[in-house]
Amino acid sequence: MRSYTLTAPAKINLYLEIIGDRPDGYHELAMILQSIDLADRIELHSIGNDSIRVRCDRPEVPTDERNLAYQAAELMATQFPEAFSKYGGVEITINKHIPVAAGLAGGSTNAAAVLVGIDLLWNLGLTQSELEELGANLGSDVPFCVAGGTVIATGRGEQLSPLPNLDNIYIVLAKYRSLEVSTAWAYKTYRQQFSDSYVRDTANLAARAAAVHSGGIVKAIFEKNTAEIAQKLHNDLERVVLPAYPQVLQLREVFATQESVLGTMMSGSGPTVFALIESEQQAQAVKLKVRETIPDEDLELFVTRMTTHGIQIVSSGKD
Ligand SMILES: C[C@@](CO)(OP(=O)(O)O)[C@H](O)COP(=O)(O)OP(=O)(O)OC[C@H]1O[C@@H](n2ccc(N)nc2=O)[C@H](O)[C@@H]1O
Ligand SMILES: Nc1ncnc2c1ncn2[C@@H]1O[C@H](COP(=O)(O)OP(=O)(O)O)[C@@H](O)[C@H]1O
Repeated sequence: MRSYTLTAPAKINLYLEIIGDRPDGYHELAMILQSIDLADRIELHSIGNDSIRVRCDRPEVPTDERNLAYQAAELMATQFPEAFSKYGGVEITINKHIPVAAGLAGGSTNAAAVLVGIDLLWNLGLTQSELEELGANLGSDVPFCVAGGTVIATGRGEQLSPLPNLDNIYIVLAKYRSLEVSTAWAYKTYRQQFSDSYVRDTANLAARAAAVHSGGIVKAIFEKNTAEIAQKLHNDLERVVLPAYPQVLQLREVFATQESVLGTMMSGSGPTVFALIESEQQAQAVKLKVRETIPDEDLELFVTRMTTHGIQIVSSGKD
């Protein structure tokens, strides 16, 4: 039986603008997504029957069909029934390092790893864009998780254009373990409160998304100007999440008062807050300082950095 081990990195949102409503009920977005060096480890084993099994070292993560990794395997089995019956089922073991329900795309990146891994396990030879297209059926952030790096994402998040890779910027992540924000709630509340400012006609939607391509943060990314990137961070969902979750607002404020923090923002629908910092040493010092200021054991802090890659294969085997 064959096996693959892969790493599945988390993401942060350097930019998230909600442009309008879509006929499919989702929101039209303009985002800049960035892979970070905090990753789950996914093992895939062919098993000699037709079942899909998921195991995870975090009890709060469901291992049945609610798991995005399970859904990814099921999608591959439906799309490629001949390969499924030839190679048999898969057992997926997830080693979680990415905080769950954090705005860091933990589930989406696990699903992306399963797509990439099953493509290898079943010798399908799919291209990256075919894998991204499959991923879009599972969640808006899955195509990006297949691609990785630094990317502009438009549409509902699935239309990707690559940007020059960033990798030497350090990040401190802060998240309260017990705090979860529902992505659906965040978008729904935004719609209720701010839909007056939505762009209504399709031509303008596209024009607005195109404007982001030439906007300030993209220019700063092309110039690799870290201080300017940090100044131009933006996330519309903060407008609904910060007032509803004072702890998230407090993290933003504590980061903002640290001298070496170049910029701070909530990632995605939260509740993780990140800070961009020039060096690892400064990032470790910021982590210590935040811990001192908020000595709450419920608060998780990580030092990580931007990374240029998406899903990576660590090893393969035959048993
Ligand atoms: C907010 C973001 C920012 O990167 O990330 P997370 O905070 O989840 O990591 C994404 O837009 C989330 O992507 P993802 O988590 O894959 O979302 P999906 O499963 O597709 O959708 C979850 C729910 O969010 C809402 N949704 C999502 C994407 C979008 N463009 N418009 C929406 O309105 C819908 O209500 C949908 O039911
Ligand atoms: N493989 C997975 N890893 C983590 N969470 C998962 C997974 N599959 C499904 N979920 C569920 O998805 C929800 C969102 O988790 P996650 O993907 O980590 O967050 P986010 O979308 O905010 O980045 C959680 O409530 C969790 O139960």
